[in-house]
Amino acid sequence: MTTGTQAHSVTVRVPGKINLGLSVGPLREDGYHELSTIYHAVSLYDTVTVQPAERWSVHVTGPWGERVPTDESNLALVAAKTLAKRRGRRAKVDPVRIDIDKHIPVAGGMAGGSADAAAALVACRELWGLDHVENDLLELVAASLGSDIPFLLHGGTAIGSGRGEQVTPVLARGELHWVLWAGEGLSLSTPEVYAECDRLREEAGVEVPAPEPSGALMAALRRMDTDEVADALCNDLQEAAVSLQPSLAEALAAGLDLGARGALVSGSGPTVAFLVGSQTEAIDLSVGLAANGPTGDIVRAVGPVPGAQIVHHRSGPEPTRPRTDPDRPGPLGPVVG
Ligand SMILES: C[C@](O)(CO)[C@H](O)COP(=O)(O)OP(=O)(O)OC[C@H]1O[C@@H](n2ccc(N)nc2=O)[C@H](O)[C@@H]1O
Ligand SMILES: Nc1ncnc2c1ncn2[C@@H]1O[C@H](COP(=O)(O)OP(=O)(O)OP(=O)(O)O)[C@@H](O)[C@H]1O
Repeated sequence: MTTGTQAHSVTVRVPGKINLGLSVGPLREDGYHELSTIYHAVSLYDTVTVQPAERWSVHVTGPWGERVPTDESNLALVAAKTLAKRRGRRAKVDPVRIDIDKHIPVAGGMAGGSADAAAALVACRELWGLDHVENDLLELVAASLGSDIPFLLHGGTAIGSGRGEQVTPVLARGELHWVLWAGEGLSLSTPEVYAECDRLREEAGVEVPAPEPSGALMAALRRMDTDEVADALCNDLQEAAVSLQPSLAEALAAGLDLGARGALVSGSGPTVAFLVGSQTEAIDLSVGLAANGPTGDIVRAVGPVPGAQIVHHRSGPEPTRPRTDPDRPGPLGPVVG
């Protein structure tokens, strides 16, 4: 902050993501897979609040709160401490208490932990007045902590390359409507799903080509034609996720039978994303799934939405960055609102 006054608390809202396309290349020597993905941030949000405290801590509430670790492994806490170390010598920072209101499914393939890490970075930069920490450095710190985290700073719809940490926004107009289904008691570990993908490929003896973004999906997004997007949805990890969690096949089929235009496993799963044509179709599908689908949490969402954004300062100074409409995808970096 430029005023020298420190905010007493900063609250950031951060969305979950789905991957509209996920092309997984060969395993690299560093243990990651080269990939090309089209990230899409959707309106299912966690809220992360930071405030100065005597010691570092994290507290989690909300529908998925009980599944989130509150020890040193919490990704929001790891992110805050990493930023504190990278702040530069002159800036003094205090420990923070982090409160997370958790609505993004845990271990669901929607990058919930990554979202909280991105939110903690944006919130702590503001709380500590680290104006000198530019977006580039914030992105570097984000990428060092997880492949999906840089995207959660951007939001919107964007191509991810490298191991997913290199993010380029995609110009897409209009909105897509989604119904998200998180099966009761289901979770998948991301490394295990990648390993299963490798195993299935080896078993099939297929040569793994370099990953590429889907031309059909990019064209469909430019036109924002729901049926075209539905036909172009693709996820190289889906077969592996279904292999580890066979009940996902039933969920995918149930949504399509009940009128979804398209369906895919989100990232490494097991959350399933159903694409529909309107809010009315989303309501119809949610009701149909609740009545006749497999048991799980059902949430309606739209995308694209912006990444981690400051939504509240308590007893803080005037915002230092321009206000923008929080419901529209914004430029890289936090927007004070
Ligand atoms: C499945 C996706 O959500 C799709 O966006 C991401 O690729 C996963 O991203 P993430 O959860 O941020 O993953 P990271 O925390 O960076 O990596 C966790 C583990 O996933 C595997 N991993 C991740 C990213 C990648 N490009 N190749 C991989 O093989 C590796 O085993 C890695 O050790
Ligand atoms: N703040 C957090 N929120 C959720 N999980 C966290 C958090 N911090 C650490 N974790 C741990 O990370 C693991 C993965 O959780 P997460 O919700 O990020 O999975 P995911 O959505 O499948 O990830 P991705 O889509 O990025 O592969 C959880 O099992 C949990 O133990």
